[in-house]
Amino acid sequence: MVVSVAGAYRKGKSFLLNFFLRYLNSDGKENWMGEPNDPLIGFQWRGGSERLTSGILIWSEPYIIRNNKGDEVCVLLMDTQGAFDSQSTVKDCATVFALSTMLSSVQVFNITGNIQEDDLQHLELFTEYGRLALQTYEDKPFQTLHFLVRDWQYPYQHPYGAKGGSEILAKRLMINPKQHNELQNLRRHLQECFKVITCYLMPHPGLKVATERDFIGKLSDIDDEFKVQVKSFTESIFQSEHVVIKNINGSDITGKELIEYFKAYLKVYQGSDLPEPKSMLEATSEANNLAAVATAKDFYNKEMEKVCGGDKQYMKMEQLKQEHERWFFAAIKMFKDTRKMGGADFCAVYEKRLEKDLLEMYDAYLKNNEAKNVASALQTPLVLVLLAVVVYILSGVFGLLGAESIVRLFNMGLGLAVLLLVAWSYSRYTGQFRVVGEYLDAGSKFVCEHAMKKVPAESVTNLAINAAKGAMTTDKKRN
Ligand SMILES: Nc1nc2c(ncn2[C@@H]2O[C@H](COP(=O)(O)OP(=O)(O)OP(=O)(O)O)[C@@H](O)[C@H]2O)c(=O)[nH]1
Ligand SMILES: [Mg+2]
Repeated sequence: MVVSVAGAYRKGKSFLLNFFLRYLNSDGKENWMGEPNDPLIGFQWRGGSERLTSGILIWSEPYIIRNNKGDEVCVLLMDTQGAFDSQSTVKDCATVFALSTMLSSVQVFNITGNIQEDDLQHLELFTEYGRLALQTYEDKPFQTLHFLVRDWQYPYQHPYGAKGGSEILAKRLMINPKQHNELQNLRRHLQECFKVITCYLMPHPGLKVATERDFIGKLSDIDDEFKVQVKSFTESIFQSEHVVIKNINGSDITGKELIEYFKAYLKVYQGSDLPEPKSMLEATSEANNLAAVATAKDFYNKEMEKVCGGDKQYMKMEQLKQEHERWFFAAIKMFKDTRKMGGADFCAVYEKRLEKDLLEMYDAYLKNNEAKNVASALQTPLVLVLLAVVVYILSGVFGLLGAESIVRLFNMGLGLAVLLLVAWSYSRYTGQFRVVGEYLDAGSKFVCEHAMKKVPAESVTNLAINAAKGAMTTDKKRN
């Protein structure tokens, strides 16, 4: 059984755990609360406004108690770093809370004053972060959750202790169809995460506890009502019927296994697979900005579709560029004009992302437009046919001149050109051997772009005549 106490910083978590320690150390003595002047020792605690506990601490001594079946159960106590101090990020707080919830069988959620909606929202965020790290889990991944409400001020409405606690809990977790969906979902989420949820209302411990610098935890300085309730709460946690053995995926866990789970869970949180929990403002700003980016992209897309969508004719590249610029700047303006949270710097990141996305879309439109160009679609067969015609003419010319070897060479070239044309057509119309088609397209594009432009027509003719002369002399010599 692992009992953890978690919640906001400076709210008496470590202080409470030391009463648990006293109880467990007392060997079942009736008067386990101790002498009136004994200082409270164990987990480090102190007054003041600055945070104390950091990380997750497990008391070095395990205790043995019995459950209602009479089995011996080992108890471990876990103290945790308080949430919401000025040094911890949302991720730090969520990780500590999630880890302690995943590793404990009894989680005491220590809150002050009342069960407020923001307490529930934080609990939801933190437990969801825990649930996310568990790859497989049963329907309810966590075991017992106790809301421990400190400094309860309304005992005339709901009495201190478990009874008042269950009354207030029923009110706070009640789901009714008139509630907003958000509130209903939160409550459902919590019910789905924990097998048992209870609440305990604790009185204020008295001004000496809360405000005196020299308070060292003496019982004589603590209000009687608080002592009564701490005693009853502690005893109820370890009462044999309430002993909860740590269970993961249906099996009870031993101390040794717990360490292995601890290591495995830590690894999950050290990895980069989990999303980063964010503050409410950050998450909302991100959602605002993402929505504005999506709307602006949608707008650009719709306008460009009207101009050069799939069912539109090929248009001149220059004109397409002009249309792109027009709608690109309109989309950016639309993004800028949308009201968003997060401030200028935050929004600038999303504006950059929008610009990048729009340019990628433009690139796709360019390619699509290019594909509609008949000339470019027929470029490869035209080049190949031209090649075949040129080779055919040259072979005829060389035939007249009697240069048989050159003619043979050109005939082979002619055969090759026809073969390539057949291969290209086959690949284009059947969709098979697409690599062949792509290579031929790239080759003909290269020829069109470079060879045709750079090599002047006369030099090609001269080259052909010189080659013919050379071939004739070799043929004559051979004859
Ligand atoms: N008002 C009030 N103060 C309490 C209660 N219990 C303990 N304290 C006082 O709260 C102060 C902080 O106690 P800690 O146990 O160190 O608090 P913590 O929650 O562990 O704090 P961190 O480790 O910093 O997160 C001490 O001065 C306690 O005397 C309580 O029920 N109500
Ligand atoms: Mg502490």
